[in-house]
Amino acid sequence: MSANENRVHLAPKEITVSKGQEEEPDSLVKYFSVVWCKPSKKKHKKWEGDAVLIVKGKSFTLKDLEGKDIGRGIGYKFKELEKIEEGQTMTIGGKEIEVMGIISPDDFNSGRCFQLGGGSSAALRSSQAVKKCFSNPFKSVCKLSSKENRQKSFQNCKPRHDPYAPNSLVMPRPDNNHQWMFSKNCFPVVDVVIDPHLVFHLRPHQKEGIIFLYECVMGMRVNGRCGAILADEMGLGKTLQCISLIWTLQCQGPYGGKPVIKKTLIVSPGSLVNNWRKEFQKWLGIERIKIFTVDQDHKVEEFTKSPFYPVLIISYEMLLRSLDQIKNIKFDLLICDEGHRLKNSTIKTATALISLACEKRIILTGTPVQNDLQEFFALIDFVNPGILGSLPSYRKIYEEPIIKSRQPSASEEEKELGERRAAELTCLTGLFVLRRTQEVINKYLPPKIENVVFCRPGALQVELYRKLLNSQAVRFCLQGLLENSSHLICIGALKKLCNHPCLLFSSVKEKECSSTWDENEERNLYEGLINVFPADYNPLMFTEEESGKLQVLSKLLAVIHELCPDEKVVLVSNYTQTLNILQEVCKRHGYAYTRLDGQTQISQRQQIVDGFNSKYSSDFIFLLSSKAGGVGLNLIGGSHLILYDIDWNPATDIQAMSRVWRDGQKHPVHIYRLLTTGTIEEKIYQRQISKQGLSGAVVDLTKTCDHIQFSVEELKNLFTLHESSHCVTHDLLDCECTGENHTGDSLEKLPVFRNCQLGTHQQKSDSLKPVSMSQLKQWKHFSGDHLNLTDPFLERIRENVSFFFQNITNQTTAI
Ligand SMILES: Nc1ncnc2c1ncn2[C@@H]1O[C@H](COP(=O)(O)OP(=O)(O)OP(=O)(O)O)[C@@H](O)[C@H]1O
Ligand SMILES: [Mg+2]
Repeated sequence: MSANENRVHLAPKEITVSKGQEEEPDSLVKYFSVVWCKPSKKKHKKWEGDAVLIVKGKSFTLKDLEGKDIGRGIGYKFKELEKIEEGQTMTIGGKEIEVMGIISPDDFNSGRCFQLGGGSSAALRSSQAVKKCFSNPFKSVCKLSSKENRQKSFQNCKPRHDPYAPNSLVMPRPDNNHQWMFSKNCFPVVDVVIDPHLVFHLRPHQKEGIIFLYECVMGMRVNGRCGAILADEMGLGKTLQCISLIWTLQCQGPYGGKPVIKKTLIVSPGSLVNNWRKEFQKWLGIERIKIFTVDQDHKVEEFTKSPFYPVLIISYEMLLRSLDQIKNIKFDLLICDEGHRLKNSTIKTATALISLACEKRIILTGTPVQNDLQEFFALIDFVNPGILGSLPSYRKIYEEPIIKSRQPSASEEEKELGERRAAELTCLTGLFVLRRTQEVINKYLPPKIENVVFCRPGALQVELYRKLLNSQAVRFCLQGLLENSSHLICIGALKKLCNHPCLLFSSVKEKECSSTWDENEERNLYEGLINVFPADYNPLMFTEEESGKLQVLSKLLAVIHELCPDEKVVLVSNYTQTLNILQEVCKRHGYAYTRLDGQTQISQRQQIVDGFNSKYSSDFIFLLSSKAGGVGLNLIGGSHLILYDIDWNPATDIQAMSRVWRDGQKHPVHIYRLLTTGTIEEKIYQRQISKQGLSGAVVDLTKTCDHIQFSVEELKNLFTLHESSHCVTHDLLDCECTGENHTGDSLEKLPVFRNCQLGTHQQKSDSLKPVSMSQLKQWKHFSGDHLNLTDPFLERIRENVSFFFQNITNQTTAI
């Protein structure tokens, strides 16, 4: 089975705003692996099992792993079924599901996707079973038992690199206890020294990180435990730290200099498999270490047969398919990149990985891990099985008291108990969890100029917006009269309108032709809307003037192109249809572009990224769907990043922004976040930067708008258009300025707090968090009318902009 075949085959990308093109050919069938449970409002879903979701046109079938139908439905909105992607949760056929991955038609037809004997067996997994595989970490590779062999080795017991050379990076020596436990053959202790070739490039935090990882996997931090979680923020070079560790353990060891590991398994999202290979090459060249990446032409069998490859890199999807072969290989080190996906131990991927008998396990993640106590348990238990006891006892001992102590109604006693338990938990897990924030790397990066740009809506947008707000659907929502999720339809329509009225036009037209139109609540929302559009309106002939943001975008691209002809732009939207419009704008203006979205073949992704990053590339624009595949990408070829739309989840936007401002970036980075003034986009932004948005749960990329509960009061606010304000967000800041180039409050910079379930003692500044309201007040801000900035980019777009916020990081090296 090839990686290519694992993709959903969809129609070629074109502008899909016209009615005809929106329709799904009936013959197209898509398959997804999912987990399901009964619908509940609980934050922590207790998934009841794995299943296969089959989507055909507007209908679906849900099958359990024994192939039995456990749900069916027909007459679904094609749009909803069309955009299903990994990580999405939804309620269909009376079951709540989370999509875990895409299944190829071949895997479905062959029945392979039903294998693995039901992923939910993980729920029954006992930590004890895994514990059994604990053993002397050296047993597999230090088997020298005979006297002669030992003596021979003693003579060669010299460090591989000079530990006394200037700038050498030497790993801590094992203490007596460790020697007693692990050096049964009484080998002499030899210094383990990181290859100077690597040390030359390492940043100070990376050196510390390598020592940390070394101590963890050697069982020097927690007796007999060899797991670690490296949760450094995005872009800190977790890959290089791991490569340094692998290369070191591959060639060296503290006892007699014997290598500690022979084979390493790296599991990563499909889009990053080739990035890993490239990073190995970048830091170690092609000679030192041979890397095997699994793809359609390179199967696991080949790796098994060849003695030359110490490292196997495979995607999570491919791992599931090749699990039987992988299980037969003895791996000494397991690295799970973007490993927060293992936070749910009952899903198939986690079950598969847990079943591997490798005790040196590292999870890499850019997402803070402590925000959710149950997910935290799953990650900790994965790297160091059983260290927190069983799940029920963990719940009783840690989770319940900690959560209770955070309730407003908690008694003093409960508060104290909760805090003590949280401290204990932090102390225990802190030994093998490391997180550093982006601040450690800022000084190596060029300046970052971040702009929040409030764009005036176009006349047609305003008229349509008013009409939508006056619709029966919105009024019913505000009276709490409609179905549970109908507010989401209203929100969706308003967001589309903000991006471009033609998107709304297409939805209305599509609904008119739909057979289920009569029963559809969208009917109430769209009633009379079409009359607001000009009679001969053609969505394919959309104009830039019809959308405030598009007008700003178009001018922004023109000025970047003119003033920085060597620089490139990453243009981000969360919606494929919006990307289609942006792509059309590129075409109209003759800008060379490339595009990566959920439909891009995994095997092509790295090629597209490399092409864009290359200095020889003629691409001016990288069109990126941030939700589908933005995670972990390095897009340092671009130095301007424009977020065309805003997501409820600040983590999605922050993920996207981190793609360009990272190590290797040569130019000052300009970030533009476009918001339509006075509309729902401002409200979403306010939510991101207010307390609600800052709560732990939303830093998780898998959380979507569907997870948010809105009160009627909140909906009222959401469904209000502020036509006379330059910037509602500024109005809310209690700022005394009137928008005339305010340089921000002179207060000392407030610390950014991470709202972490483990309590306040853990809180450090965390740049993964969005700015807060009070921080925003400190940003330079000014209305479009008062602009007297030297910023040539903003100068050019001011005509369509009602307000700006701007913040510059690393100004010392400023432009
Ligand atoms: N010491 C260094 N010197 C120069 N470049 C570096 C260094 N360390 C890492 N890099 C580069 O920085 C970029 C980001 O590194 P990497 O992809 O490992 O980040 P990450 O921590 O995995 O981030 P994410 O969480 O987004 O995946 C890469 O292009 C990498 O080659
Ligand atoms: Mg990474």
